[in-house]
Amino acid sequence: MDGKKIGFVVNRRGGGGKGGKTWDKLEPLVAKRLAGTKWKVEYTQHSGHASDLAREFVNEGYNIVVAVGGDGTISQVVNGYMLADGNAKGCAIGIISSGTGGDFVRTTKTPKDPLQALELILNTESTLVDVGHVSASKPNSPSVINEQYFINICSVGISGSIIKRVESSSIAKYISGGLVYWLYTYLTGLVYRPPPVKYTLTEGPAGTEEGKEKQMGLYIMAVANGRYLGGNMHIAPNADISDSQFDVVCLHDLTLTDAFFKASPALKSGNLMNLPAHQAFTQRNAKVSISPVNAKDKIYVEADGEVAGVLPAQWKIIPQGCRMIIPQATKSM
Ligand SMILES: Nc1ncnc2c1ncn2[C@@H]1O[C@H](COP(=O)(O)OP(=O)(O)OP(=O)(O)O)[C@@H](O)[C@H]1O
Repeated sequence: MDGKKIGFVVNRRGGGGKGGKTWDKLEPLVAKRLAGTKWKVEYTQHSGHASDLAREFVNEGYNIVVAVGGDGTISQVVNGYMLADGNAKGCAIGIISSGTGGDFVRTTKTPKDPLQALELILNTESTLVDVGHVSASKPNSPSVINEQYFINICSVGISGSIIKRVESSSIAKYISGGLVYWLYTYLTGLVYRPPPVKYTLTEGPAGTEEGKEKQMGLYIMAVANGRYLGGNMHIAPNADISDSQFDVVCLHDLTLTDAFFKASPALKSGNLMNLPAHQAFTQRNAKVSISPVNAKDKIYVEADGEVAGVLPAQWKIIPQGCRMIIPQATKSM
C-alpha cells in the first residue's frame, strides 16, 4: 500500500442501516490496517451523493475508491469514477457490500464478510471490467435525456415498473427494503401487461438482419453486464463482465399465467432459455435501442436497481472502462 491513497464512500443507509453498522465495526480495523497509509472516509448525505464523492476522490488523486453500500452505492461510485475518468487516472474501485439485494457482488463473488472484502482490496491487483451506458428520456420531460453508467444490469419492462413503484412508495420507510421490493414485485406481476415496443440489437447497416428493427410485447429486457438482478434473479447466467459485450436477455409476449408459472421459476433458476423461442431470447450485443410503439406509454428503465428514465432508450458498452478490485477467479468467468 506504499504511497497509495484510499477513499471510502460509505452509505450508512444501505441495506436499511446495515451500511452504517458495517462501517462502525470496520473503521477501527481500517485505521489499524492502514496505519501509515493515507485514507479518508466520506458519508453520503443524500441520494446520488456517492457519485459526487467518488468523483472528488478520483480528482484528488486517490488510487482506490471503496464503495461501502449496496448495488445503488456501487453504481453511483462507478458513475462518479467514469465522469472523473478514473481509469485514465490510475484509480480502481473496491467494494465492501452492505446493501439489500447485493446482485453485483453475487456475480463478482466479492466476499460478503467486510473484513475479508477489505483484505481482498488491500492484497489484490485490480482488473479491467466493462461498463454499460444508457441514455433514456426523463419521465416527466421526454425531450430531456438522462445519461448514466451502470455496472450490473439495466433493464426495462416489468422490472422498471417494480422499481418505479418501490421508489414512489410511502410504506418504504416503515418496513424493510427487501419486503417492500418483494411486495411490489408480486403486485406489479398481477397488473403488468406487456406493452408493444420496437427494438434494434447491434447497429448493422439499415435493412440488414443485424440492424433490423423488430417488434414485441415487452415483458422484460435485461441489458446485462453482470448476471443477477432483483435480489438473486439469475437472469443472465452467461454474462461476463469483461467480454466487451452485453448479454441481452428478453422475455416477451407472455400471458399472466406463463409469467407466473413458467417465467418466474425459470428466472430464479437461470433457465430462461428453456422457454419457447417465441417468448424468450438471449443475444450478445454491444449496442441496443428500444422505443415504445405508442408514444404515450410510459415504460420505465431501471439501472442497477434505480429508475434511470423511460423509453425510448439506447445502450452501449464501454469495454474495459473501469478498474475494479474483485476476486481473481472472476476475471475470466
Ligand atoms: N444520506 C442518504 N439519505 C437518503 N438516501 C441516501 C443517502 N445516502 C445514500 N442514499 C441512497 O440510498 C439508496 C440505497 O442505497 P444502496 O443501494 O447502497 O442500498 P440498498 O438499496 O439497501 O441495496 P441494494 O441496492 O443492493 O438492494 C441509494 O439510492 C442512495 O442514493
